[in-house]
Amino acid sequence: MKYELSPSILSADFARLGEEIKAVEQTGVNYLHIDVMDGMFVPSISFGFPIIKSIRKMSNMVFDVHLMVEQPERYIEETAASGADIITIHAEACKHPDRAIEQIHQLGKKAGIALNPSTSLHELDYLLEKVDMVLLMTVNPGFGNQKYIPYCTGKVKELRTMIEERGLQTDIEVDGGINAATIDAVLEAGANILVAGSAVFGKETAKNAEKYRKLLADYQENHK
Ligand SMILES: O=C(CO)[C@H](O)[C@H](O)COP(=O)(O)O
Repeated sequence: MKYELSPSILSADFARLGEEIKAVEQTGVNYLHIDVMDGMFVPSISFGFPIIKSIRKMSNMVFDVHLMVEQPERYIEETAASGADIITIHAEACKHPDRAIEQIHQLGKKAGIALNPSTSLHELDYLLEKVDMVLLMTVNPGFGNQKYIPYCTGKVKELRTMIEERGLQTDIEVDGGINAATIDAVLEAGANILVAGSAVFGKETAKNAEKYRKLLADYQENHK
C-alpha cells in the first residue's frame, strides 16, 4: 500500500500561498489537499476555482480536492477543469452519489466519497466498489486545527476490514486533527492517506512536511 501525506492548504498563509505550496512540494510530498467550503454544508467559506486554477499552474502535485459543498454534482465539471486529480464528494451532501461518482470517472479523475464522523459506514454498502478513496472525517468538517475525535479510530479499522473482505485496494484518507499525537493510531487502524493542515503549515512548513513525509515513507518501508 502507498502512504501519502496530503497537506491541507486551509492552514496555509494565503498571502504566501505559492511559497507555502512550493515548500511542501520541494520536500517530495506528492499530494495537496484542497478544501472547497460553501458556507452551507459546512459553516465556513474557504475559496473556489480561481484559486485552484492559479495554483495548478505552479504545482505538479496530486490535487486532492475535497468538496465540502451541498449538491457537489453542480461543481464536478468545474472542479475537474480547474485541475483536480481526485474529486471527493460528501455522501451527506449528495442525493445521487452513484451518478456523481460516475461523472467524476467519466472526466478522467479519481473519485472519493467522504463521510462525517457520525455517518455510518453503511453509506458505503453499494458504493465501495465504485470509489478510489474513502475520506473519513476525523473532526466535524469546517475548520482547521480541531481535536481528533477518538471514536474515529475504530471506524477506520472497521472500514479497512470491510475493504479487505471485499478484496479491494481502496485508499482510506483521514482528515482532521492528524498530528504527532494521532498519526500512529490512524496508521495502525488502516488509513494510508493522511491530511494534515495545522501540523504542517505554519512557521516551519518545510520542516514539518519533511518530518511527516519521512515518517510515512518509513512506515511504508516497514509494512511491505
Ligand atoms: O477538512 C478540514 C477541516 O474541515 C481540513 O482538511 C483541515 O484543514 C484539517 O486541518 P487540521 O489538520 O488542522 O485538523
